[in-house]
Amino acid sequence: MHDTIVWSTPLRTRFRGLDTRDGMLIRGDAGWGELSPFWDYDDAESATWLRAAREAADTGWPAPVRDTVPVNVTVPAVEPEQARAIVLASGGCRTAKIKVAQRLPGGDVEPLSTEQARVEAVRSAFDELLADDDGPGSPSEPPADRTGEPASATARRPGARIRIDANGGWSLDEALRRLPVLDRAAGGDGRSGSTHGLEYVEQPCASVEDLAAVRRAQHVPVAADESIRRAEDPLRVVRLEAADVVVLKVAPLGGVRACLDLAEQVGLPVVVSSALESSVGLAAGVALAAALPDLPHACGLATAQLLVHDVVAAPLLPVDGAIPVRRPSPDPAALARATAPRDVADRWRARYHRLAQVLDTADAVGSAAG
Ligand SMILES: O=C(O)CCC(=O)C1=CC=C[C@@H](O)[C@@H]1C(=O)O
Ligand SMILES: [Mg+2]
Repeated sequence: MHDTIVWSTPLRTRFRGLDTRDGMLIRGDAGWGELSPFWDYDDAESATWLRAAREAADTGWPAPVRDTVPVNVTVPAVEPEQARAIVLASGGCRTAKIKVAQRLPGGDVEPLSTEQARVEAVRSAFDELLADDDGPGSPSEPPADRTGEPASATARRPGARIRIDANGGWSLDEALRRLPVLDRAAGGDGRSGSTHGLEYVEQPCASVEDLAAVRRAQHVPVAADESIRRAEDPLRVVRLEAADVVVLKVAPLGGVRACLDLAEQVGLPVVVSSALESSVGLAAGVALAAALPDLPHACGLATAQLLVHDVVAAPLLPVDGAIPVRRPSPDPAALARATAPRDVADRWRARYHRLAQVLDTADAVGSAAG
């Protein structure tokens, strides 16, 4: 039986339809792990998150091969002024990931003009930041496109990068109509400035077939996220040649070692991204990014910036656009600010016991099958 602590915090900006985030920390012989599947995930899907938390608590992680991890600033679906402010206050990030394809209250996807204004605001923030700056925190290597060459001429120059994430929210037609406009808004087609078109689009459409079609029909590289972490068969993305980049998240994929294995099987460039955890959970993502043999792109691990409270004294935040590789422990004063209301704590304890049962049963069946 592990020691456990439940935490809860408001978010600075609404993200993924959430205004608060909560989760459970579990302690074992190797340190603290985090269990924080979103509440809309059922027990079968959430049990994998417990596997990752147990790896952290009971085993620890493979040794790092680097001591900092370049990261993107995450820009939620906010108004342009706020998008700009988030980039300016990002701790030196020179890559931004912007959420697009948000659902409006009526259920429609936000208009292209709204997405375009958000991208332009981020680009103008980078223009301002990079006016006399040669881009600390840029990934050390330019991203490769599908020919193995840098993705665009701009990737060879120091500068800023803009990627967008649609969370599968566009139809194929919408993706093909919107991408050229958003690529231009990000400085595509050789317009002057600090950014030069989209670095990639993450999960433009829901299905793997549509990702492959987007990739065939236009030049912006495609990254697969949900098609990896929520798929029965993540390798379909590779078989269908549906992505240029894969996004790996430690918790939904069952741990750092599981992700390292998957990265090897996939054989595509990897971006490690968070699941909006506290800094205890983020440390697992940082450990994965630190252990990957190649890390050609900035990672999506700067999301402690989205939390009002964290559970550690010094959250895993970027400095000069990179997060130092370390593993912070929960801190009593920080935990006092991130205390969960009693009903939330009770729900997490009940969920933890259910997930432990699901996982133990699955492991027993697995070992009986040999
Ligand atoms: O990649 C990032 O910049 C931050 C992490 C991030 O975007 C996400 C975290 C948690 C849930 C996801 O909906 C979302 C994503 O889709 O990548
Ligand atoms: Mg994503």
